[in-house]
Formats: sequence, structure tokens, C-alpha cells
Amino acid sequence: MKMARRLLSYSAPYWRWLALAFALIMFTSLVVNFLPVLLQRITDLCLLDSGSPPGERMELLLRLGVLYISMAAAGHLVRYAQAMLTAWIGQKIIYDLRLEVFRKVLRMHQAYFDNTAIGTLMTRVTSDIERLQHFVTEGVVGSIADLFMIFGIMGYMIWFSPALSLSIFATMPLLFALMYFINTRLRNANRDIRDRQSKLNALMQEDLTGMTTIQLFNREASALQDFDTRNTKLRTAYFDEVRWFSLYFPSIEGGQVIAILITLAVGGFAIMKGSDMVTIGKLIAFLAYVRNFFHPLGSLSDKAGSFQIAMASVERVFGLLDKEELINDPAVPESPERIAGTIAFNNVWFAYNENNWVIKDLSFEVEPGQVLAVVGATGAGKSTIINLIGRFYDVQRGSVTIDGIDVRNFGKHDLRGRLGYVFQDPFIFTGTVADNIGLGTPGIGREDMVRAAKTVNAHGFIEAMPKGYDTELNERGEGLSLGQKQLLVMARALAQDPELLFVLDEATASVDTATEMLIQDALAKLMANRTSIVIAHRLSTIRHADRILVMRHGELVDQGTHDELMAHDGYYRQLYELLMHSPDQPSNFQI
Ligand SMILES: Nc1ncnc2c1ncn2[C@@H]1O[C@H](COP(=O)(O)OP(=O)(O)OP(=O)(O)O)[C@@H](O)[C@H]1O
Repeated sequence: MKMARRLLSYSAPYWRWLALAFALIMFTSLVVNFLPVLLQRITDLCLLDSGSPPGERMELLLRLGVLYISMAAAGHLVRYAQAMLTAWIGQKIIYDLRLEVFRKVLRMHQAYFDNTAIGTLMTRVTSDIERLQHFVTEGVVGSIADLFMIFGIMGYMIWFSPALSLSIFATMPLLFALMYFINTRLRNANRDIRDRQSKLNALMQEDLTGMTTIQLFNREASALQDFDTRNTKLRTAYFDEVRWFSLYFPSIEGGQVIAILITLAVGGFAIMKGSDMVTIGKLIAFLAYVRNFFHPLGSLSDKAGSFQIAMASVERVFGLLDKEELINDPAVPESPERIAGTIAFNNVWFAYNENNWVIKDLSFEVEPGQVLAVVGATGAGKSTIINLIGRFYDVQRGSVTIDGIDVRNFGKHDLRGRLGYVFQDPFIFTGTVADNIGLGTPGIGREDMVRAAKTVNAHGFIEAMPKGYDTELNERGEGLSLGQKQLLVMARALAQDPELLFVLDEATASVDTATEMLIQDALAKLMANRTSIVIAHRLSTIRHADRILVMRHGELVDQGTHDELMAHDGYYRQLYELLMHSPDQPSNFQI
């Protein structure tokens, strides 16, 4: 209930429109339910002999006929307007909520994404929110409209004939229960369909992503087998839904037939007995009410059941909105005009998962403009160092400072705006080459982009593309080689003119020697006069760094220049020799 109230609070900005929708609902219910009264008048006063002269009856018939048509038209037009208005309000609310959810997702810390499947987040932003929309529009507003309709009809029925009404109302609980039963089964079947569909989609997604591996390892038959199993389950769920759905309308119709029979039997008997409680006109009007009664009744029973499903979605969506954001901005952030570029780790301890220390008591300092290379075996904690400087995670003990300011005292946005990243697996956004370099940052014009691209040797291949800087790229950067993608993200990093630079510098066997030279040259230009930390795998980068940190199992085991470390004859020397013999090492950079 608390959740439902919270959801309804999203409709507060639109309360005037909602009030109008309710007024329209009342109007429709009154007008549409008045039509059978006109039928009764037409029958009893005009069609049957009421004792008045035929001329007068004809005139009354015309007047009532015109009134009937006008009221029916007005009622249905207003119903249409109300349906449009309700849908509009619903869409507005959902738009606001979807935006709020995505805003929240953008603010969430990395650890949240580490532990949350992408598919789950997609579901929150799409289908969960869609179900909320059904709840707000069809659920809340629709139930009120149904209730108005039902009570309106019941009111008129009792007014016409309490005795007839009683006999109809007696059958209602049974019918309502039957419809509720069918609706529950329908919803279960529907939930199975969604569940099985998403499992089939997940399998498809995995298979499509790993198609090369499937084909390389001749796994087509088993992939097909897995697909077939899930496909069969989906078919069964669909069939189940059809089975229950086929029962839905026949039961409504059946209920109607029973009610009509009761009305005819009780009403007809009263007329034949000459009772003045029921007239033929009243009986006809009553039959019209009986027909109108079942539709809102059926839809109300459906809504009663979907309430639970909607509540599950509401809970999930609000659960996400209420998730604690672990990386927060300080109350009064520090924001120096320009930083010199001293980065320091002071007795830093860090664990991604509690007590599983990945960085252990790490202390080091990089001076402004220096290039620091971090080396170590895989899993030693090299990338974690970069993550901690950008506050993608916060340290548990100790501190990370830039120019003596704890990174936790910067605003996140300000801090990250000062940092540049060049990753091994370059991410290309859907958009033009220029969009990918500028990233929409204000103040980066076309000349800046071209200058950056020229500096990092990307201009040549960009110009050779069909539309140059306006060439459209897709999210995987199709049509670009790995080396070109790397140069492109270097142009992006340079155009943003970061104050500090982090590079994940893997030696890439898939890049040819000429491109490798371009990348090396671009890297050198990017790092010039900028404090840079390089997770280094290329021997040349390591050798040319001003200082090298040697990491092992999260601890700093040694540091110094290449020559100093080689002289120690320790872990660094072993690592270096391993790298020298690595087949990934670009041959022209080996020593
Ligand atoms: N998001 C994460 N959640 C939990 N543990 C993580 C996460 N990222 C890294 N780790 C763990 O932290 C340790 C250090 O990882 P890190 O990526 O810093 O190593 P690395 O030295 O950069 O390795 P590589 O050279 O293979 O990239 C590893 O044991 C890794 O399994």
C-alpha cells in the first residue's frame, strides 16, 4: 500500500488533468447509463398503447429518438476524450519515472554494476516501468471508471425494479469469482510467457555474441538443442495462455445468458401476472443494463489480479531508486582552478569484496608531468589503482590525493573531468567520428577535434573515410580496425585536454607494425607534459617511463627507473624477461 501510494504521488503534478478525467468518467457513466431509460420511455410511452393519441406518440418518439442519438454520441465522444486524457497522463507519469530511473542508474557506483546483470537493469527501465503504466492508467483510473459504470448500472437497475435487481445481483459473486479464477490463470500463463521469452532471448544473445566460438568448436548441434528446449517451453506457455483466454469470453457470455434468462423469467412472469411493477419497457431497459454490466465486471476482476504483478514491479523500481549511492559528492567540494598533477597513494587498503584485500597498504607519489608505469602479473591490482583515482570505488583505508587534496573532496563530475583515459578496448559510441572525439563536451569545436586527431595520427584515416569526420559509426566501431579505434580514443582523450592521464597500454598482437608505431607516437604526445599513469605491457613504454611501480598481489614490491630495478635483480627482472619473450610483444620495440 505504501508503494502504491508512493507511485500515485507521481500523478500529483497532473492532478488537475486527473480531476478532469474523473469528471469525464462520471459524465460518461451518467449519460451512457441513461440510454436504457430512454429505451424504456420509447417502448412504454410511444410503441405500446399508452392511451395518448398516435400523433402525440409519434412526436414524442421523434423527440426521444433525437435525444437518444445525441446522448449516445456525447457519451461515446466523452469516453474517447477521457481514454485519450488518461493515456496521456499515464505516459507523462511513466516518462518522468523512466527518466528518474535512468538518472539514478547514471549516478550509481561501479560496484553496483559489477553485481547487477545488464538484463536486469534493462528490465527495470523498460518492462517493469511499462507495467507501472498499466497500473496507473488502466489499473487506478480504469478501476474507478469500471466502478462508476457498475454502480451507475446498479443504481438504475434498483430504481427500475428492486426485485429484478436482487435476482441478478445474487448471481454476481459466483460470476466474479469465475472471472477472477480465469484471469489469475491468464496472468500466470502470461508471466510464464514473459519468463520463458526472456530466457530464450538470453540464450540467443549469448549464442549470437559467441557465434564464432560456437562455429569454431562445432557446437551448432548443442546450441540448437538448447534453443529447442527453451523454444518448446515458450510454445507450451503460449498455448496455456490461449487455453484460458478461449474460456474468457464464453464465460462472460455465459454469465450474461444466465442473467438474461433470470431477467426474462422473473420479469416475464410479473408482466404476465399483470403486475404493474414491471412493464415491457422496463424489461427491455433492464436487459440492456444486464448486457452492459458484464464488461466492467470482467475488467475489474482482471485489475484486481494484475494489482499484485504491478506491485512486484513497483517494488523493484522503487528498490532501485532507493539503492544507496556509495560514491557521493562532499557537501562542499574543492575545485582548484588548475591542478599541478601530483598524485599520491597514502597507505591505501582496498577490497572489492569485504576483507578480500586487493590493494594492501600501498603508498607512492607521482610528481607533476611524470610518467609512471605500473607493472605486475595479471590480477596484481594495477587497474584497481586507476579505478581508485577516478573514484569509481572509494578506498577503505588510507587516502588517494591529487595535489594534496583527497579525491573524496572533489565533486565526482569535476574530478573525472580532469582525468583522461585510454583503454585497450576502445569504446565507440553510435554517432559520427566527430561525436566520438568531442563527446558533446562544450567548447570542443571542429578545429580542436581535427588538431587532436592530427596530433595522435588519426587524421589521415579519418579523412579517408567516406564522410570524413561526419562518417557515422556504430557502437562496435564496425569498419574501423583495432588500431584505428585506439587512435580515435586517443584523439578523444587529447581533445578533452585532461590534466591527468591514465593509459591501459596492452601490447596488441593484432596491430601491425606500422600502426603500432603510430600508436606509440600518439601515446608519447598524449603523455607529454601531463602526469600519466600507464598500466604498461609494452617494453618500450616501461623503459621510457620516469618511474616504475612493481606490484605483486596488491603490494608494492619495488619501485625505481628501469635501470635501477634491473640492477636489483629481483621480481622486476623476472617480469621483464617474461615480457621480452612474450609473443604479443611488438617485435620492433623489443630490446
Ligand atoms: N570489479 C571487481 N570486483 C571484484 N573483484 C575484482 C574486480 N575487478 C578486479 N577484481 C579483482 O581484483 C584483483 C586485482 O584486479 P586488477 O584488475 O586491478 O588487476 P590487474 O593487475 O590490472 O590485472 P590485469 O593485468 O589482468 O588487468 C584481481 O584479483 C581481480 O580478480
